Amino acid sequence: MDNFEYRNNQLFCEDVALADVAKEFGTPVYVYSRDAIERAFLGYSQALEGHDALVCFAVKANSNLAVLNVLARLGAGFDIVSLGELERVLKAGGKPEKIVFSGVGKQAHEIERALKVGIHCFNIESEAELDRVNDVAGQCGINAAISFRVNPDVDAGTHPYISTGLKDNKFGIAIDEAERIYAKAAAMQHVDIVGMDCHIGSQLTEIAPFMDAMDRLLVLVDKLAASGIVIKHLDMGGGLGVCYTDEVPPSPQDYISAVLKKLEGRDLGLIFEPGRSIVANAGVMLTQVEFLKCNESKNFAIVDAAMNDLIRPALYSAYQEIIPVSVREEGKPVTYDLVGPICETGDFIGKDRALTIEAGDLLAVCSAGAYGFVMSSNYNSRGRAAEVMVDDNNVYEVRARETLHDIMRGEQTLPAGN
Ligand SMILES: Cc1ncc(COP(=O)(O)O)c(C=O)c1O
Ligand SMILES: N[C@@H](CCCC[NH3+])C(=O)O
Repeated sequence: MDNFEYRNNQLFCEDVALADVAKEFGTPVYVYSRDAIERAFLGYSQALEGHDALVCFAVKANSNLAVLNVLARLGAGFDIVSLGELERVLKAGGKPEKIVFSGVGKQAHEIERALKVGIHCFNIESEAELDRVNDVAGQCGINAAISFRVNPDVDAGTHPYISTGLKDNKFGIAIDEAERIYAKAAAMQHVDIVGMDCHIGSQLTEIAPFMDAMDRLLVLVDKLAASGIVIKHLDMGGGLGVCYTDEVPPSPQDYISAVLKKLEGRDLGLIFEPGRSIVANAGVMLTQVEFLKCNESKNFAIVDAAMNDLIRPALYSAYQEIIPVSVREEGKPVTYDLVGPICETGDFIGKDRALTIEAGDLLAVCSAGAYGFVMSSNYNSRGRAAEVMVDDNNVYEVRARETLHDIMRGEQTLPAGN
């Protein structure tokens, strides 16, 4: 975790005591460190200095407007997958010409808006999508800059749900089909080929799968060049992992220097789409223990955050550290399952955690800055948590907690008649 540390048994984010944050904003609450986000981004951008490169933050990892704004101020580009993400980036001050548009199901109205604001390029994921982009571009009278997401069929060595570069994943076009589809695009009137893209999975802890993917893509780049199709940039996607418990992923610097080494002697621009590695360890989620409930076989700590607030443990059996906000020096640790108030057996935040806690205590769920709040929902008609940002000595609410009023808004009244 970056910028979160204990002082006198109290957990701090920079100079702000997290117990004070919980008091002021309530729980559950997501807390982000501006400085940690900035440093993680600069890890990428500084390693790429002097190269024709764009670091496009994957908005799906954290779409809070303040987070996007902090990154936009540093010159970040953005990787989006929906019209909603596009509008959020623009609202946060992101530059349209630094946006790449990924995703397997782009709709015509989304493509139209992206063309009109002038994004950097579309990462196209199928032949049918190529046809759609070409049609919409023709109707708008604006040529679309395109790149194809090529599926290199490499094993990213990560959780099956977050592995995306294998033959049987829904993403991208098969590498064997790529030459034919590039040739088709080259003959189309309303698209301009600019790049080649891949994204092989998320939470990768080794450089080797990235290098395998790159080798396969570079062979394709050369074949295309021989047939007169020039690729200007290679987009390596996101996927660099972070430390949740004891993983030791490569640093962005090491990863980028390996990529640059492979590109030596080539005139090829680069794009990266990191999400998790920019924000995961820049955030925690605070939750309060409501009750301790012990039966013959298990001890449960029932907390006020649930799977609707943080779904990663329930969805992927993901492990995130859970630590006390104020350390109790007396008392023996007890092993608890930390569960939420939702009516599902799968509603847990952590299992078998040894903690010295009492009802009313505050806990911090670590590494929650990525795929945390963004994957939250209103399941069980629960309002979503607040989000705050720590900036030196100051704490700002960057998204208010959803109230009962928010949850009821937009509801239809009962159907007419009996
Ligand atoms: C196309 C694309 N780019 C970038 C990312 C961001 O990945 P990560 O958060 O692992 O860096 C994803 C998500 O896995 C993705 O699907
Ligand atoms: N949401 C996932 C990662 C998926 C990445 C998006 N392609 C997670 O929490 O780990």
